[in-house]
Amino acid sequence: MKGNNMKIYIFDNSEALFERLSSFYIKEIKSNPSLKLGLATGGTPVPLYAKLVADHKLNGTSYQNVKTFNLDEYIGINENHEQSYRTFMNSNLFNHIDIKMSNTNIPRGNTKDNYEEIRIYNKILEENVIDIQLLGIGTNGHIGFNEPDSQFDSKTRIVSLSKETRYSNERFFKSIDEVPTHAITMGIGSIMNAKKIILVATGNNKASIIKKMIEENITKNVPASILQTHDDVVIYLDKEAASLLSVK
Ligand SMILES: N[C@@H]1[C@@H](O)[C@H](O)[C@@H](COP(=O)(O)O)O[C@@H]1O
Repeated sequence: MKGNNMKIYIFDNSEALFERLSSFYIKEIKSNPSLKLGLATGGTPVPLYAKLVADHKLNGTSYQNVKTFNLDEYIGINENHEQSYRTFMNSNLFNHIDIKMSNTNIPRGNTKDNYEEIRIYNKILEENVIDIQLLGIGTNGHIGFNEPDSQFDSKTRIVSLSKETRYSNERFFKSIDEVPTHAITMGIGSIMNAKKIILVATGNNKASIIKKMIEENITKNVPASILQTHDDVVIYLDKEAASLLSVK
């Protein structure tokens, strides 16, 4: 089996998965109050953020000195658009905890000069080593918005979104025509710089790409397959997402 470096946790259901994952995050934040967190959007991490918010309200776990770095943002929509990743992060997490907004970093997709924004985000990532990078995975194996064929040493850049990605994200918009065609994304090289990487996948529709990522060859066709070479990767799966793996 490939993926020898990967630790793989399989849970009976997503509730158990997010209970364990949120406990892990809460423990890490308490033991290092200046933690640098790489964060992700998409449907998958929503229950994690909800549990972190609930814990903050109940137990006061503090994010005063935590810094966050998001993977990506759509190009061409305003920060306050209801489907921007800035809006997503504010409404799912940042608005409900005591983090300083100035400590939250998300590339901006609506500046006048995208190349300047790329330069700024790459500089931020050069100056900050991410302690724990959270990832979801696209059904085509993308991480962040690094679509198939992305270079494994890529940095922040503007990418075109594949048809598959745009159709998969159509559920968040009124129609396919409203789904942006481009995004700004942290590159795979920067993702791989994180000290620890946690990838989460839930549901049957992720089963086939999870098998490819873990058990098949490393290939640019499956960007997430490069995670096989990182020395601290933990994969959290529910039973459905793990259902095609040969080792249970
Ligand atoms: N750019 C994001 C990714 O960071 C995310 O991991 C992926 C899966 O999304 P979901 O969790 O909704 O399946 O697609 C989005 O397009």
